[in-house]
Amino acid sequence: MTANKNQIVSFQQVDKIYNTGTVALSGLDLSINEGEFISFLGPSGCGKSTALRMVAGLGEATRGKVEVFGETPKEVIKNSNDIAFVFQDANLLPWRTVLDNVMLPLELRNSNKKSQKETALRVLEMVGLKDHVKSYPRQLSGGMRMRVSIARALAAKPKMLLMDEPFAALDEMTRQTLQNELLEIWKKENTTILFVTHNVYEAVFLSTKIAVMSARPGRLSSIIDVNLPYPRERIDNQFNEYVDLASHSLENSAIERSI
Ligand SMILES: Nc1ncnc2c1ncn2[C@@H]1O[C@H](COP(=O)(O)OP(=O)(O)OP(=O)(O)O)[C@@H](O)[C@H]1O
Repeated sequence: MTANKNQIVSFQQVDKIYNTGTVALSGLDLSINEGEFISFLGPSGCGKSTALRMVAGLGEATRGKVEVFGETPKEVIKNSNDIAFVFQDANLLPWRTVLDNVMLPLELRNSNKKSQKETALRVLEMVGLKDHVKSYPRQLSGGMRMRVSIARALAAKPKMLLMDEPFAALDEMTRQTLQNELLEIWKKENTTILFVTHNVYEAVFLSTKIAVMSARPGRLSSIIDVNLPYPRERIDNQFNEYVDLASHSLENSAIERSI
């Protein structure tokens, strides 16, 4: 694969076979450019999380290669704060306040206490939680807990944010609010986002590019460039055309697998 100047992630003919024998990914070839918002869209079990986890150095390719910023993901994680991960479950420490949860990764990195607090307050303000810094996770709604989790990921100023179905457990209204907020953060922080979802509408609303994956063994079925300006209208003809395109792509990938 020819290296592109702005390319920051590449999957090069990646197979992933777990030791149970499950083939989670087969021949995945994909490159991701700086500043992109790319969604991995596909049916359950097609290897979306496996692909995302590999970018974070959590699991290695059985064959082929994954590179991040031209290095192995493990090297990147070891040497920098360039990658942050947000999971479906907010994963907060119940005995720490909102502020202390967000400060945790900064404490682990030994920066000084005053600047840790300033940074944590800045990102909490960005996610609309500056009035809740002293609350504990149990006092927050699911949407607020997810905001804390996003703030914690942003605190170390990562170049890349990996998000594995972060809004899947939220109600539709909260999900839409957080989608809008995430797009604002993406623009403001100039970051690259890799986002896993089952939801076609979510993928079209958020992404510059959608990687549609087919069911096991997971492979790339198609790439859709979403050429719609931001902010996007959820109910408009062009939006619906992309929803149809992504839906058909998903259906076709399922049909291909069953033939
Ligand atoms: N640690 C593991 N050991 C063995 N098999 C695994 C492991 N992790 C995932 N798998 C299997 O690999 C396949 C792909 O899983 P993965 O979680 O990557 O898919 P996914 O597309 O993210 O699914 P979902 O949308 O349901 O979260 C599945 O069949 C899963 O059961």
